[in-house]
Amino acid sequence: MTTVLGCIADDFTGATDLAGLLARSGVRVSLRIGVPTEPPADTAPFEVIALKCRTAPVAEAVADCRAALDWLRSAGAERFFWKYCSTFDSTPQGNIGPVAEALMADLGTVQTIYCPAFPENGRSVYMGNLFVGRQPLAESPMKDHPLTPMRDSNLMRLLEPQVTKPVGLIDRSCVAEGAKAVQKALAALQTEGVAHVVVDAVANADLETIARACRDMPLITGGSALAMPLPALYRADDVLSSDVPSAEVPETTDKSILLSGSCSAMTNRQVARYLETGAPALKVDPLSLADAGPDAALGWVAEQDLAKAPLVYATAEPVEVKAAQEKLGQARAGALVEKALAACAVAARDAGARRFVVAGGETSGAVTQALGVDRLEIGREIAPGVPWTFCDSCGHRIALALKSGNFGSQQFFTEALEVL
Ligand SMILES: Nc1ncnc2c1ncn2[C@@H]1O[C@H](COP(=O)(O)OP(=O)(O)O)[C@@H](O)[C@H]1O
Ligand SMILES: O=C(O)[C@@H](O)C(=O)COP(=O)(O)O
Repeated sequence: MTTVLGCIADDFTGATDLAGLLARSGVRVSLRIGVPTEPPADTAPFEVIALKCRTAPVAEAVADCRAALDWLRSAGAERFFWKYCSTFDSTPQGNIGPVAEALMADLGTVQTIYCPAFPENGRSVYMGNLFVGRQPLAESPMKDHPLTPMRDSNLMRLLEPQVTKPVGLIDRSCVAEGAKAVQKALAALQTEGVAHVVVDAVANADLETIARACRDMPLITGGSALAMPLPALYRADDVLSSDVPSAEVPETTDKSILLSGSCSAMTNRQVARYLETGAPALKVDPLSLADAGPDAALGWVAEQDLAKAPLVYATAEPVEVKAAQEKLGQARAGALVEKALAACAVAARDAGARRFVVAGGETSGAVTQALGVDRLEIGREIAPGVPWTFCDSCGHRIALALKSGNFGSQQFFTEALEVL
């Protein structure tokens, strides 16, 4: 089937988030891990390519995204969605802006929009400023993110150093006037040469208006929630047939492993709550991993009764993360943890685990790659933006839940196991 919307996500939890919200419409969504090496086959109307390029060097991120764009174009897509984090995770170098500019150049388009709002998860954009719940982004726990600490809340200021062309804003008062007003404002900004337009949204109704106004743009950029209205709009436009069935959910055994490499405030609470249930758990930390490697953790996993859903976690409070980073450097501390948790995932799979719950975007990328997964089907949502997914790993059918650091309720780990 021809692909209607080709999506590129900058991390793996972001990709499952986007795929899960698109799948709410009942339409089939296919998620590929990395750019497929084979030409498109068995394509879905919504194709999502998950990359691990949020914190990659700019040139590498741009090259990966351009390759993803080429593949999606060869699948027949003419509209594209660049998905980044609802907390706009990036550095002054990128990669949100440089990738958007590269995709715009390849598509021959002169304007795109930026809207990371995800109201169901408390992310809203007002006057170009991003809020996490009631806090401005830079005052939220995102200020202490281990890899992309967000120290400004203003999306225009965050984007400007990342791009070469002018940045503008369509604010909430315009969005409240409806899709035609948004289209008019975009056209006016375009005559002024504004290529990058941040758009305010504080509620799903705003996202619906923006999606309606922008549904035929060659490139839309944003958080997952902005894509949610698109399937219904494409159906109404007759671009998408109305009876595309979603994937069937396979059975898996209850042998499980939980792996947490996210250090977000929410994941810290979720780990604490899971520990209170008395489930078996092991904490790993980058300093011990640097000294002794992952053997102790692998030995622990080998001894576990996987029916009890053991948890291996590196999740720590900001002060502990900072101490490890000061000794090892930010990248090495992160890589040691990611590698160890990925090795635990493989060991657990080889010991019979068929359900994997992973917390953290980078962590999910490392685990999924180590499991040798190349394609995910999307199943039931556990929490907004976190669906169960199903795939093959080394000849076994497995279920994977990839949780964004910030998503899910405090009982997320228990809920995930109950939902399946
Ligand atoms: N105790 C720790 N000290 C330093 N870095 C850590 C620690 N625990 C995890 N990390 C690293 O922090 C990063 C967290 O990023 P990620 O997995 O994307 O989580 P999130 O979804 O919360 O952003 C990963 O690279 C992980 O390996
Ligand atoms: O948009 C979001 O918030 C998520 O989909 C996302 O990108 C998750 O990233 P991490 O918080 O790094 O898991």
